[in-house]
Amino acid sequence: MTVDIVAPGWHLAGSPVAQPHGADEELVWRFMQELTTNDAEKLGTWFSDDAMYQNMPLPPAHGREAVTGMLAGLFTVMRIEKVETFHICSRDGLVLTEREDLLTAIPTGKSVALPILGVVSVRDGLITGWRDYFDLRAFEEAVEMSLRG
Ligand SMILES: O[C@@H]1CCC[C@H]1O
Repeated sequence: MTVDIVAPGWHLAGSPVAQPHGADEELVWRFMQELTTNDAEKLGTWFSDDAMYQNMPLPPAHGREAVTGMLAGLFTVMRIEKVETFHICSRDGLVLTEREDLLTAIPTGKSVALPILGVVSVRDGLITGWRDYFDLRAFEEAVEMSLRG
């Protein structure tokens, strides 16, 4: 069965919030596309030295090295196949993304289009914080793999 991202009924396709506006949103929009490189070292360069990253159902990473390491760890068990950012908006450097990430678990080969609310803080062209909110149980049941060890 092929899994893909399908635009949800609540997608405001023609709305200004469906496209990035301003440098911070442009940066986050491009970063979300860059995720599909699954290249932790390359993605790590987008972060400030003092950055944090957390998939909210799991522990956080603090500092660019730890963020890069967390991404590298994720990419040993999953591939980010596609990212669709349906809505993006921001104020004062805090960017909200309403997305679906198409994720494949490497051990099982199972994929899921996971709805995610991503909160990204940007300062001087670098990401200082990235927090993704999603249903971990929905992910684990769909791909038949636990992220909790
Ligand atoms: O797509 C990324 C990796 C796992 C969930 C989200 O943060």
